[in-house]
Amino acid sequence: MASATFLSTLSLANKNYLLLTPTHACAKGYTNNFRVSNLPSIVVRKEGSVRSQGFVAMQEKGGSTLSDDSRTKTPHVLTVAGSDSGAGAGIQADLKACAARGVYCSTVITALTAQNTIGVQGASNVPEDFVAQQLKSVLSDMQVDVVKTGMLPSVGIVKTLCRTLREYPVHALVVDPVMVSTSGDVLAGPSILSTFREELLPMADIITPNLKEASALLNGMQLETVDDMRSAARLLHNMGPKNVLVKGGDLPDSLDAVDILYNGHNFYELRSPRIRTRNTHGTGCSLASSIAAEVAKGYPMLSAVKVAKRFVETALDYSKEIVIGNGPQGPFDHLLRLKSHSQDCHRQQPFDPSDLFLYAVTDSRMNKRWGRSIVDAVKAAIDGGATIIQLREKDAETKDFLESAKACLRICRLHGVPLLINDRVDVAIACDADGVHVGQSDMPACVARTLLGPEKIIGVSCKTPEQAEQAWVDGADYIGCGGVYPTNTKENNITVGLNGLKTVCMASKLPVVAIGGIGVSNARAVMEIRTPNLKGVAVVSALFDRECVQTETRKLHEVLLGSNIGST
Ligand SMILES: Cc1ncc(COP(=O)(O)OP(=O)(O)O)c(N)n1
Ligand SMILES: Cc1ncsc1CCOP(=O)(O)O
Ligand SMILES: [Mg+2]
Repeated sequence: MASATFLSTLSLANKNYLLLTPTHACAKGYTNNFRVSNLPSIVVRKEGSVRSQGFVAMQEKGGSTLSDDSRTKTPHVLTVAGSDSGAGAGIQADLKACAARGVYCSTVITALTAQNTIGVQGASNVPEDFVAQQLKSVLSDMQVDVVKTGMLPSVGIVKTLCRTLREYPVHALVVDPVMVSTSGDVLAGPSILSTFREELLPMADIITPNLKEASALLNGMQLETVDDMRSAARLLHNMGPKNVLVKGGDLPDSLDAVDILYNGHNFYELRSPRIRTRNTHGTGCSLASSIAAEVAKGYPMLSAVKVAKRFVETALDYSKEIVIGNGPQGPFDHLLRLKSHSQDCHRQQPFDPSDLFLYAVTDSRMNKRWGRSIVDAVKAAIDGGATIIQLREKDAETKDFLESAKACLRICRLHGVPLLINDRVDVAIACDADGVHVGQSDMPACVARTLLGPEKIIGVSCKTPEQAEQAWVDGADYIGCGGVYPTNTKENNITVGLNGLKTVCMASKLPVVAIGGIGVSNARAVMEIRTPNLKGVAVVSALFDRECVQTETRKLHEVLLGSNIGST
């Protein structure tokens, strides 16, 4: 990484920039780490283009205006690689890895491959001049931080890439010297090796060969031990890249996955338990892309490699059992979302406001008092007709709460009843509950939404029209309004009464459930305020501070059906 000498500051649109000369910034013809000061930096190149990271200021060739863009810079990786029709490796893996790591990824496609989990059935190179055109389109416009290379199938394409990178320097270059696919098919022939050695490797910030690729680059050197990998890393480093990561995934007789990182000064042995899975297709591409993503975010190389390796391992471990394709090497799941859930444990439906009809909210103290577990309480409420369950376990230890939540979730899924967690977004995530309920002093709903994603149900407690409006803005699905009547269940809770409930309902764009002091004696009166978005009642003590939860729930269900409101 380049160390820059402070030259002077330049004021552009009231912002100070640190000026770097080409000599500081363009070691070997392309720029290195711009993060040398808290000031956003500008690198002035001889040709006249001006680039920065953190802020962007571009001077078009031949033009003279500097346009200051003060928006936060989005980390950006450009992958230059081949397409894999099976989407396990290549461009498709790079896109998924970058998405998972939270950076933008643009793509220059060098070849199309007809490929699946069995092998590569065909390949067709993209013409060199069209690779050049794609490179120019992206690099001239899109403020790429890091270029990552994969399948570079011809000498001409390698040379085109090197030439273009000299013309459009980027912050860092990650080279995955792809030569052979996981299925053993050749993706870049031996004729390319000398161009790799002479042109591409000297430009690289890191190269990430596996044992076969390292051996090919070193004229067939035998690599069988960790010591061999160290020797290979040193020899490859002599070819010019700043860092060499020799991946030992194929090392015989090793229980661990061992990689060696060498930066010219130190060796780092990165060890992790080997993950036994058939779903390893695309690990090399994904690792290199993840390294590129972390470097694009500004992390130093050692941290980038460690984080990337851990990410790939986590995804491989998660994907151990997924089944895609019939061949020996399946793809893995970068976004950790594809694991098949059996029918009965995956919620099928999106949120339906009529689920708020009879909303049962548990209470650990009450259940303890009556000598039943949370799971028994939930089961009884569902048997009595509860249409949604909230676990409100204020006194539970986190570990116990999580275990109970998992058990309750199994029951709820069996009956198609959504299960929400009160307050604890972490517990909801950990057990994959259907959503959360948060109050005004809990985690803001917009933050919960970011953590939980678009499908989960989020409810927010509101006592005023302003809070109801905010809940809608924050992406909540419903609001809970109360206490409608005085209650002993929640201390110091202001009672809003039926009038307060009506005011909030009329202002709310979201469906509403009423809560607080509601039971069989007054549920009908609540529903009779007759605002169309009042969908039901949420109840704690009238269900759970009773001897028989099922009976009480059934009685309330009948009252609500009798009121004939809210159930549609
Ligand atoms: C459906 C429903 N409405 C309101 C509340 C109250 O939530 P909050 O204000 O966060 O208070 P606690 O329940 O956390 O004490 C609720 N739980 N459910
Ligand atoms: C959690 C909560 N939020 C407002 S009132 C209340 C308590 C409701 O309990 P109960 O149904 O026993 O009155
Ligand atoms: Mg709360």
